[in-house]
Amino acid sequence: MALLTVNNLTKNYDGKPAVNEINFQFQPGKCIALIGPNGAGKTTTLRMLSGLIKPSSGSVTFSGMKQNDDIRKYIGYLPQYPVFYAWMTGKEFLIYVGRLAHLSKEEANKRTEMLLERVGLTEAKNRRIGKYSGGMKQRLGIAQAMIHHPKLLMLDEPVSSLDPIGRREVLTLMEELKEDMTILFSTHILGDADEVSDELLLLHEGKIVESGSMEELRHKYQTAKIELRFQDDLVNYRAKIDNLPSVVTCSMDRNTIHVMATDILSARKEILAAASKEEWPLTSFAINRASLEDMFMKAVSN
Ligand SMILES: Nc1ncnc2c1ncn2[C@@H]1O[C@H](COP(=O)(O)OP(=O)(O)OP(=O)(O)O)[C@@H](O)[C@H]1O
Repeated sequence: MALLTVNNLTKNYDGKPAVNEINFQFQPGKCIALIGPNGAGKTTTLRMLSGLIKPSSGSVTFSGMKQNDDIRKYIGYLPQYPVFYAWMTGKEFLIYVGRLAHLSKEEANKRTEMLLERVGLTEAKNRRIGKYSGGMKQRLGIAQAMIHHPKLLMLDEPVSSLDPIGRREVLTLMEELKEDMTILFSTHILGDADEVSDELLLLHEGKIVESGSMEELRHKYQTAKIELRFQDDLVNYRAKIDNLPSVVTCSMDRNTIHVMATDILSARKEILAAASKEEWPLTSFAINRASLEDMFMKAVSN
């Protein structure tokens, strides 16, 4: 049975939908990544699920949830920009949060020690939070979200503001936690989703444009792509390639143009014909397997 079921969930701001009739459900024990570019509606979705904002329409149901139950009982939430009292120690902060969650003094103490251990902060527990690194603060934030034994842990962009060391700390912790927790986290970094999640929900302009297990999606989008390198003037060649009939998407990074096509062989023919006719200064031409990023580009361009 699904742990969480979301039905036609919508949030309008000033008459415009930030999240537009989304539907999904997931099973307990999974780690799900909510992926989307900036402004796709990830934070709005998580805030509705956690009960922080009211949907304009639609519903969120937890398995075992009774009528008029407060959904916050079931969910632990780490916001994108968590706020801590810098003058408190990590331990004091967790006890404080535990008391706010109605734990007895004894329970709050016990749970705090357990969670400090779980997120690897036992040694730093008596240090002021103001002295913690970014990664330590996020780990404390995750402990805070778990204080009341939630069934689902929701993390909004848990690693996007961290340096590489902090990112590694938090991703490793998520890998460990997903062994015994259901986790839903948002990110716009596909590599992070690829690394820790079992399932993806791809959000674009407030709608879910793709979803499924990593395996299913890899299979579905398993396709080849063409990568081209030029001496210079990439923008000009990108525009030309984009106009070829078989080309579906054409993206560009510093020195490479990535081409996805309905039929890779036709695209190869068209590109090479144009390159030969117009004597393009190509330095490399390769056909490779598409990455998760290419899948994303293809899904949002449909
Ligand atoms: N309180 C608000 N009032 C008006 N518009 C809002 C409000 N909150 C969000 N929006 C708009 O809703 C859309 C979705 O925003 P949201 O923050 O959910 O996206 P996001 O995917 O989390 O983006 P980011 O990665 O930048 O955090 C955006 O266009 C945003 O400007």
